Amino acid sequence: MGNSHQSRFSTDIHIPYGTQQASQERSVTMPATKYQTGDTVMGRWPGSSLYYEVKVLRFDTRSHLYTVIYKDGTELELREQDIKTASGFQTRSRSRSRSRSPGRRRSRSRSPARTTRRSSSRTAAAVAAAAITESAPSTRRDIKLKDTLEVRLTQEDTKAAENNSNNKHEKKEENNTASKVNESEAKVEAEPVKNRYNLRRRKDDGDAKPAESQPEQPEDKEATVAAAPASTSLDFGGKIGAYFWLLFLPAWVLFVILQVNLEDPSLANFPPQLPPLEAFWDAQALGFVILWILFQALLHVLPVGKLSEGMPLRSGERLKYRTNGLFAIVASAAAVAAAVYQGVDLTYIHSRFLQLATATLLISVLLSIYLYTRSRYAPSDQLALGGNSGNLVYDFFKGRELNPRIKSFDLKFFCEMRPGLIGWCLINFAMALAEMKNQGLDAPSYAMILVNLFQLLYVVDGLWNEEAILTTMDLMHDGFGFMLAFGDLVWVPFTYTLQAYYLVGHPNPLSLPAVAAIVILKLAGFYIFRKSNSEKNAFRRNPSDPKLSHLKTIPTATGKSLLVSGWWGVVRHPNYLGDLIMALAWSLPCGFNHLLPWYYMIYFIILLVHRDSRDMSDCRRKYGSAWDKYCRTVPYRIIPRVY
Ligand SMILES: NC(=O)C1=CN([C@@H]2O[C@H](COP(=O)(O)OP(=O)(O)OC[C@H]3O[C@@H](n4cnc5c(N)ncnc54)[C@H](OP(=O)(O)O)[C@@H]3O)[C@@H](O)[C@H]2O)C=CC1
Ligand SMILES: CC(C)CCC[C@@H](C)[C@H]1CC=C2C3=C(CC[C@@]21C)[C@@]1(C)CC[C@H](O)C(C)(C)[C@@H]1CC3
Repeated sequence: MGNSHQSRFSTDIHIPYGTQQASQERSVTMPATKYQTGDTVMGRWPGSSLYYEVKVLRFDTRSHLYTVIYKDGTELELREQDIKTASGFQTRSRSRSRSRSPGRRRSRSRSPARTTRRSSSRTAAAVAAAAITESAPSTRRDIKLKDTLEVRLTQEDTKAAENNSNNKHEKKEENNTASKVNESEAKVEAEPVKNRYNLRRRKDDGDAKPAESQPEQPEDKEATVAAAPASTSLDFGGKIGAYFWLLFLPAWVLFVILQVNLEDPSLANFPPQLPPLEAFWDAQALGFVILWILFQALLHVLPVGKLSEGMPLRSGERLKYRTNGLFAIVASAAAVAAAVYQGVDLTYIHSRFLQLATATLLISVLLSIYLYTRSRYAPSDQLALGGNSGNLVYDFFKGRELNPRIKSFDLKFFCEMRPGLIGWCLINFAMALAEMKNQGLDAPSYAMILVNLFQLLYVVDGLWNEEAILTTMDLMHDGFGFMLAFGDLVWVPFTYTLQAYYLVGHPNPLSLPAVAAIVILKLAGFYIFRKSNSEKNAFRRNPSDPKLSHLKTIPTATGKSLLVSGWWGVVRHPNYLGDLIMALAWSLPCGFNHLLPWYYMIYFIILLVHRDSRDMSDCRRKYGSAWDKYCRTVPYRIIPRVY
């Protein structure tokens, strides 16, 4: 048992050889410290108030962290205050029921600080190590570990739990249905402590999934770039893939823009005739792009709207984000309306599309260079797990720093949610004007109206629910490098607008029944997309949300749980399903004469299938057997009974 848990756990935790060595070198001799190598003490389990028996392996004089080993073999780095001598503890209960009966899992105490944990599929340490309780003076309060053990919290713990999770446990108690076993998040929330833990992979570990040898959690804050965790499992085709994507993606954008301009943009006309090089460049276009980005940045920093908290980082810290996206798009619409009123001809965007795209590409490359350069100086605990392979090209592409910020200005959040996303709507609107101008219409065609409204709804919804982006893969896990900088600034506004661009030169009259059918499809997709995203976001933000109390969950080793009913019990990515249905509704108005307006649909299937598999590996690494269990319970990824 210990072994299987050990490997499950270790998948999350990897330390490159060099770093291990450095760490060992730094700690050969044990200075005058409170605990000595070989001491058996009680170590707090990350994100919880539970203490387990651990052995001290070494002390790092630089980080002042003790490396300890739990009984199941998990190694962690703990601060001195998270270690206690065994004498202050007493075992309250070591018996663990093997029964999976929900009734037996139910905890009985009514204490607000009480929490529960499922006895099976528990963390490596939770299972293998004996859970011990600390006997302490009167201020301590009982906490019950689901029919297994009972732990007493220190005064400090109790305060944290009260401050942070208030009545959550109580609520949970009331809602504790047969399937409800998701208490552990509350414990995580109960501990907003900075920089406390540093998970490490066991050196001799066999990996549950050797093909995906895993990135490690970062070293201490003072660690230099050289000591940063190395990414060994590379996606996007690895290093060679990175070269390919760096060249292919910009070329593809320019290619489709050239194609959509053709009267017959069919694959038969490949390759398109290349215009002279100077046709790509227009300094004025660059000026407009810079103005647009600065304008969006200004709107973003205005003290309007909510300050939302991101998900806890590995350090425990939660960053703040100004989520005023809705304000930004309304203000942008007002500014554009004022400009049009002043006589600005927005069809310029259509006629200078190629030049605008080239200028934005240049900006995204410069931004990526800046991001890569600054990431070299970033503390290693601020690097993403995955963009730190040591290969310049790969890391430049994938992005190294997780949340690059200039003061409180978060570059990744800003780029993902503002200039490109709002620019997408501006471009679509300009295309509607261009269509009217080119085709001599008094009003845009039905097809153009549908494409405009559908995509506007998508963007406005994204901005309305801006906080939800903080629980997506990009914000939580991906580094900010060329892929996202280019994706956000160039790819989104210049390829997601192709349907509208296509309709400017390729009219596709629609009957009213066709319009109605497409609208219904779009609304169905939107409903699935919104409901599922909101469900996950609400759950991640407050696992004890009474509105979610009917949902079944699976606890995981990290303290987070996984939803296994509701939308997330239908397929593993219900939000992708809704998004794909919407994508279909965006392409249908353009008809079937050419493949080009279907480009988004095709690209999106590839993107989401790849994202799903990336996410699967990440989640498997994070959640181990709990994830496997989720996959068994919810066997389909995106389309029920199909995929
Ligand atoms: N239009 C476009 O170009 C694109 C749109 N999108 C859309 O953006 C949205 C966000 O997508 P994306 O970030 O890829 O992925 P998700 O929003 O689906 O986020 C995936 C994360 O959700 C958590 N999770 C997974 N399963 C569960 C579960 N059962 N219970 C609770 N949490 C779970 C995991 O994170 P953890 O457990 O760490 O919290 C996982 O890493 C989607 O709607 C997608 O369609 C995405 C890409 C491109
Ligand atoms: C260049 C590469 C081939 C691909 C780059 C991918 C990016 C373009 C996308 C990755 C995730 C995205 C999301 C949105 C836009 C596209 C990118 C940046 C999103 C902001 C669109 C609006 C939605 O409502 C959303 C859910 C907020 C989306 C989040 C993910």
